Amino acid sequence: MSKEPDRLFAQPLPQVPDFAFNEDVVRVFPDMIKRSVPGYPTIVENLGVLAAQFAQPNSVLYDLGSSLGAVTQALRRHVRTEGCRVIAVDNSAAMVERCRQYLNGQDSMFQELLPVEVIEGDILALQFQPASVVALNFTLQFIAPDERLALLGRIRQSLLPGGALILSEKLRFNDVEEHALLTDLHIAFKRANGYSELEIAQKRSAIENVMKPDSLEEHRERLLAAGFSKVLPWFQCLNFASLIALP
Ligand SMILES: Nc1ncnc2c1ncn2[C@@H]1O[C@H](C[S@+](CC[C@H]([NH3+])C(=O)[O-])CC(=O)[O-])[C@@H](O)[C@H]1O
Ligand SMILES: O=C(O)C(=O)Cc1ccccc1
Repeated sequence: MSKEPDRLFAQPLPQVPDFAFNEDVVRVFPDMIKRSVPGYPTIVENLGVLAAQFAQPNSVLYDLGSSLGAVTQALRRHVRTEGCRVIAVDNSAAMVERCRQYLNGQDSMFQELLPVEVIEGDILALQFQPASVVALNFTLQFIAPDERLALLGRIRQSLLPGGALILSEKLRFNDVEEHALLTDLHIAFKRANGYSELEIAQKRSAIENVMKPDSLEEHRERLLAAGFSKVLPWFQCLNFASLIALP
């Protein structure tokens, strides 16, 4: 994957446009997500380990909002269950193009990787096949809030017994002081990763209209309302968490 450093917000912008997963973002995305999301490498690697425990023979593993395919590749490396295949879906043409290049490269370097199909499309319009693992790794937060319950309901309906949804998200906190403290700690994380105050401020303004995090309580209640039977947080680093939801 590209090693280009993220300097997208380093210069003062007269007006900060809404954040979009366009070609500029795609070019710096691996660097951006690693320096912006505390725990991201740990979550991605362990998603493969978790998926291997839930994968059922002859089923689909979905990576929804797959970006450059980091989660897809973790699934393909860790899951050894008979007849499994991965379907990666993203609605950014620029992401999908780079994702296909990356996964083809991995195919030529490693044997025994699960087969994969990369679809350019909206996960809200997807016809789900019977699935044992569904990964929503930092994707639900970009879906319009009033669409989230229905999407989770469709995912729940597609999940086979023994399968799981793995949902990673940035968290909001209902307690005002808790929210302020964790936001400050996240800013300290970004600063420690080399982002300037200007970069942090401009990125914040770019994402505020397009990315709407929920609280852990909201996630839990909505997952139960969508028909999931159990919700288990398995990872949290500052204001970023990952949950396992069981059918
Ligand atoms: N409706 C939609 N349909 C399909 N894709 C969508 C939609 N809305 C947004 N996306 C896509 O969801 C991805 C979210 S990034 C996921 C990181 C990845 N999972 C990773 O583990 O590296 C999260 C982040 O950048 O914080 C982008 O590629 C969007 O194009
Ligand atoms: O950068 C942030 O503040 C985030 O919340 C995470 C993020 C990471 C990559 C793209 C958009 C948001």
